[in-house]
Amino acid sequence: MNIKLVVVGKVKEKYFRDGISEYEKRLSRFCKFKIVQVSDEKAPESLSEAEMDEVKQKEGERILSKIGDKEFVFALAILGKQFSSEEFAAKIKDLTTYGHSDITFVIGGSLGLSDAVMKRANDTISFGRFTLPHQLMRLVFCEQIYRAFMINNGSPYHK
Ligand SMILES: C[S@@+](CC[C@H](N)C(=O)[O-])C[C@H]1O[C@@H](n2cnc3c(N)ncnc32)[C@H](O)[C@@H]1O
Repeated sequence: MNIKLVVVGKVKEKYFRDGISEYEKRLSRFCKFKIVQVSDEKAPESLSEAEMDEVKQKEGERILSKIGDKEFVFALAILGKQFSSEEFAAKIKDLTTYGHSDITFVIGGSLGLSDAVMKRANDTISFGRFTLPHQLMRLVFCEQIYRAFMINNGSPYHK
């Protein structure tokens, strides 16, 4: 199975990068896992609504250029669907059972995801109504993907 995480911008802090690398390593025994990074747009505090939409739209075009037609896409969004870890693991299992071997997750930049990306998404995932910084979200979500594989593998890790 191919799991792809499409993300916006670099991870600046080394401690996040180290954590992400650790989960990339752990995931390699379960799937082909890759993180595809697209560049972010400058987004100063003072942007108007229209300028913010433009930033999201540009980043969105870059994100969409990394997604193939056959990929099953989840958008990570605050107002998305909430899953328990077990429900998420079951969802991954179901998708593979029904022939989806390319699963892609998208994490937005500092202003979030464009409407076009949300429209392309086949499903959404929310970690609740808290706003998490996108760099931290990357690490937290890598751990949840790993947890899902461990659950599907019958491992006691998730307790
Ligand atoms: C800093 S947040 C963007 C905040 C932006 N105001 C919004 O509403 O999307 C950056 C990205 O992290 C992800 N993210 C942050 N918090 C999240 C949460 N609670 N659940 C799901 N995804 C989240 C989303 O992909 C979001 O686009």
